[in-house]
Amino acid sequence: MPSHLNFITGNANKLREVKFVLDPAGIEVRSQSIDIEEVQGTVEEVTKSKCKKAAETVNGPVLVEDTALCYKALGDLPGPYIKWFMTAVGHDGLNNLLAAYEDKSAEAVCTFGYCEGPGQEPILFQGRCQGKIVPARGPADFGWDAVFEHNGKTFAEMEKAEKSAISHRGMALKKLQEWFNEENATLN
Ligand SMILES: O=c1nc[nH]c2c1ncn2[C@H]1C[C@H](O)[C@@H](COP(=O)(O)OP(=O)(O)OP(=O)(O)O)O1
Ligand SMILES: [Mg+2]
Repeated sequence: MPSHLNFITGNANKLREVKFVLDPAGIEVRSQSIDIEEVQGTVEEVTKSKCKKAAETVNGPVLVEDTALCYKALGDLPGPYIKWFMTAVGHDGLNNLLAAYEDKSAEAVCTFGYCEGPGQEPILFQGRCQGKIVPARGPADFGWDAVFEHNGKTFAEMEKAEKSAISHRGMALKKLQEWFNEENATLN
């Protein structure tokens, strides 16, 4: 039964979005910026492995999150490898990857993993958001936000609250919040 969450992430933008939703809900988010090694596999496998390694590293309960960007035309790739694609080819490259295809649709997938400690099995909370890949619009300060369009706006063109209400991360955080509140309700 967690009284707070220790979110292990090397990404300050993720942390900001998570705190934006959970702070007002009364869920305390502490954080340690540690880059955990990431394996290859499905989004679920990547998150589980990251979660187990984080729990071993801090020797206690941890929350981790892994984000994937899945292009329909590419059989769901880059998927969990989006970070390396983003770094290597940038916003233009993320568009050019789809030049040979009509279908520009993509799905953003956010998977949180919570683990009580070393040797414990992680619990997963997943959220998905449908969109399409477009030439960059809006501030370029968070990953691929500027090239992912949902309902006519890129994530980068949205206010924090607007993105949270419909995003992959927002959806996953709703599930996490429900679980956290249920877990803690059983304490009383
Ligand atoms: O809402 C988002 N809007 C735009 N871009 C995003 C978003 N969420 C993650 N991203 C980027 C960051 C990284 O380039 C990749 C996910 O990789 P991912 O391993 O999950 O993130 P990370 O390594 O930066 O942080 P962490 O230490 O939590 O693993 O997509
Ligand atoms: Mg990472």
